[in-house]
Amino acid sequence: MSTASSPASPASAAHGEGASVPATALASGPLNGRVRVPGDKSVSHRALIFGLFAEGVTEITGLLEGEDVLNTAKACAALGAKVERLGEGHWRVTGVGSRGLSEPDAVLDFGNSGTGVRLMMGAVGGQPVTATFDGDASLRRRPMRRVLDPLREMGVAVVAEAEGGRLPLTLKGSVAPTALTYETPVPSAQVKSAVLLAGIGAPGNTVVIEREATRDHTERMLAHFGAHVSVEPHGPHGRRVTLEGGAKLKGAPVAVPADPSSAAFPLVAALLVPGSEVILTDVMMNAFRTGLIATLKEMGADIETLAERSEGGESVADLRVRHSRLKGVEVPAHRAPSMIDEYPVLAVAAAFAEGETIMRGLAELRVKESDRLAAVADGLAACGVSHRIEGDDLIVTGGGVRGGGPVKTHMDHRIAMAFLVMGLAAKEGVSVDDVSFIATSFPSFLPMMRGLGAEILA
Ligand SMILES: O=C(O)C1=C[C@@H](OP(=O)(O)O)[C@@H](O)[C@H](O)C1
Ligand SMILES: C=C(OP(=O)(O)O)C(=O)O
Repeated sequence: MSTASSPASPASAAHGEGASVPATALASGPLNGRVRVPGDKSVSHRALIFGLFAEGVTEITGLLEGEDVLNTAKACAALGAKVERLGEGHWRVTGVGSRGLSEPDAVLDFGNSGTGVRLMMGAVGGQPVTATFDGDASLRRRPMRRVLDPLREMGVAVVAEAEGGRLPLTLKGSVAPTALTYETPVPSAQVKSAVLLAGIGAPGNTVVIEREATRDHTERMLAHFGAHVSVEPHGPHGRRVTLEGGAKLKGAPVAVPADPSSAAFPLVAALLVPGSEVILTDVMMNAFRTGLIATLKEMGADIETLAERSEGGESVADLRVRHSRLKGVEVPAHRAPSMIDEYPVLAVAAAFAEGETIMRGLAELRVKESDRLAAVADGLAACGVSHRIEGDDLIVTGGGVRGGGPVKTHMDHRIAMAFLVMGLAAKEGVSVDDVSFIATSFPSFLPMMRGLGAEILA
């Protein structure tokens, strides 16, 4: 990979797994300012991977330069793309075309990133190459069978795998992948995307059926790069996606909007800290990503949508957020895919709300960078917040939050950021044991929060 400045090393190596960086967020005065959080992580991974597969040049602006995405960039380079960093967030990928992947000569290390590794397993699975995939201790614990099962049906050979279908594992891609109709057993955009990416090289139609619709960035990007893809509703909350095989992708420009999952942290902080008013610019408002905003508005949040517009094929808006008194609500299970990464920070908002907030259907939180259901519950307990888990539901009883900690973050960026946000509004502040993993998705989190007025000691 040729870069104007050198990218970070893989997350697993960078962290040395044990080099923890503790931090404390103190009860804060009002947060004020106008900020743009970094580019969307889902769109950034996909822009690079589609750039790899496309013929010609894909120019990307606003790319998230977090460790997760940098690891995907390295993998694209190892698979034959020319990947250049032209400036901050400005990258150029010269692709290899649909059948031109090179066999990598080293292990592809995806660090902490489920999206990077699962999407790339699909991409490689549809190509006649063999590659070994690995990641850090957190990623090695996460389930990969959800992707391996459909890929095997498409003709991909799993040459080696760790116990339980986990990383490290080696895949031998299929010379002629079988077109598959697959109903995903779990609501997962990563599984859907892996199957669709493998289906690019298949001769017939690849169909993915979801009972609960998940983020649609892969479908949108397939169309943007010239593939034929159609989407129909399926049942009350689902969708059926059909990709015509044999697509020849053509390089295309991608402008990455600000990540709503990162915006969630300053947004909730502004709601919780008295006197705050913050404007978040260019936030992606894709309907499959806005469950948190809908939920917070039901809780009474003052979130004003300014200047909603379409940019690079996505709806984006500036959001004006003011301190608000929140009340507890019930969040239905079918909303979970549209806010799956936002539950840790929603649980923090719920801790300050009047009454109970009931979050239903959170089984998928157990298989993220950490078991987020357990990590959130333990963090709430460490900060004196009353809560309970009933099956897959989390119920938080709000009130004055004592804070304290130290909260264990378990190699999970979202747990670290959520509890630092809690500390800004809690009586005693909140300490977390490790903020180093925040660099996977939101490397500018600490300076950006400090710029808004937050006091976070690290
Ligand atoms: O496709 C994606 O970009 C993502 C899908 C989600 O994971 P699942 O597919 O496992 O739900 C989400 O948690 C992750 O941060 C990004
Ligand atoms: C779950 C997440 O990411 P990934 O699955 O890509 O590791 C996340 O960013 O919250």
